[in-house]
Amino acid sequence: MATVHPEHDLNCLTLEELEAHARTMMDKQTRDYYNEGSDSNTTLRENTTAYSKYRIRPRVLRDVSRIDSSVPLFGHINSVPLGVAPTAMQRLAHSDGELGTARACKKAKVAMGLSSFATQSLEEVAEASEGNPNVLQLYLFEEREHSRKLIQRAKKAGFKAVFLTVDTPFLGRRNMEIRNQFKLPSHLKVKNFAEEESPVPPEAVDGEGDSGKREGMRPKMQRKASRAGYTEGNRRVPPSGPITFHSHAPNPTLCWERDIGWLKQECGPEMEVWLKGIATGEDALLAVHHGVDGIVVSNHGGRQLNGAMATIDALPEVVEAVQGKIPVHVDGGIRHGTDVFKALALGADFVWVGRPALWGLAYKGQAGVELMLKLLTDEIRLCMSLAGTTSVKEISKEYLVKMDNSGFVSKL
Ligand SMILES: Cc1cc2nc3c(=O)[nH]c(=O)nc-3n(C[C@H](O)[C@H](O)[C@H](O)COP(=O)(O)O)c2cc1C
Ligand SMILES: CCCCC(=O)C(=O)O
Repeated sequence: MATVHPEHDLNCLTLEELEAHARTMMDKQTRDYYNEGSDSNTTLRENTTAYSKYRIRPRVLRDVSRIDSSVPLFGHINSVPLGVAPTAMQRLAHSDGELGTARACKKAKVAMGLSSFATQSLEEVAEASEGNPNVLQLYLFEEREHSRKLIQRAKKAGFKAVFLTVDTPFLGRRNMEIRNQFKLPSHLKVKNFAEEESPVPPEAVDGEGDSGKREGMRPKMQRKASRAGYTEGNRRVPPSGPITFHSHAPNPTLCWERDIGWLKQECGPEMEVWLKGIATGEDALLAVHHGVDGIVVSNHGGRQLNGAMATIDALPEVVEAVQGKIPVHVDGGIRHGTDVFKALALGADFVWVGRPALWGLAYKGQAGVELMLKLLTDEIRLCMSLAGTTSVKEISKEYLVKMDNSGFVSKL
């Protein structure tokens, strides 16, 4: 007799299957925007494949009948050491959008990062989260006033932290997005800035078209972009007009000395300040020096500097530099519970997944994100028990070996 597993979606038992379903449900523009990396996509691919260099050393006979996979985060208990990373414009995937993600995270007791460029407002998301801890991802704009207002709103809505994205002085080269002439459909809005839109000269109104600070643009695009933060001769022209991710998110002026202190002051004691997009030990040390509350080792899901290290390869030098002074999180390419275990064994305190939540949304809206979180949660807990660990703090590099190209295994 066949065993019945009523709790499973038999059409979707892995994130790989979820990705395949999502592919068939998204229109081409959305699929390409979500799934591509930058340039030739090598960093995008390596973020995932680099995990296979590491293998787990399981320990046995340890009574693993009770597993505690929870970790504290922002004063709450997270059910697993995993959260949903901020990704822009989630209503492109499904009308549930960011509210669907927020409700799924609340149900699963995992933290959610909300992109500044969300299609539902931070207040709406906070309400849907019903006290579940949220993080606001921030692109610090050249026009500070927009950012200041957003920070104040996030504070009022009860966000626990801001993640300042630091890997985007310019947008990475995303060729499919350029070829598709990516445009946010007119029924969707970048909701956090819906009130802020200032009048624009008519020729600058091209929605989310390719009007931004992107290197290697065609001359006509560059002329338009001069209004959007490009340089005219030696003079910088801060972006004006509607706030779109192409025009306002990239900010090449950001720097340690001026901006981190400003941000800490604006966030005050109510919200922690984290940096998202740290990829070296040197910058991790600077982050500690500048007094931030935590860092996320990230290469933006391979969408910024192609050729950068996979995040799991960058993690060890960051962990070593930080020496436990502040928490270190990591994102990029995490698709299995065993990936989460490996990242933790290499010293990460917590991981975030980006695209899998978008695939969940595309598959079944909020229910799809719930499914994605259930698959990963089950995998994390199973991996912990099969490796012989009953709590997250036990996971250490004792449980890992690294294999080189010839298959030689070395302990860490
Ligand atoms: C479609 C898409 C949109 C994203 N939007 C943002 C964003 O608005 N802000 C940000 O800091 N990171 C953004 N990211 C990066 C994610 O926060 C995260 O770093 C990345 O997705 C992790 O890699 P993964 O997708 O392989 O899990 C985006 C990523 C994707 C795929
Ligand atoms: C600066 C771009 C905003 C959205 C984003 O971060 C992404 O598409 O990767």
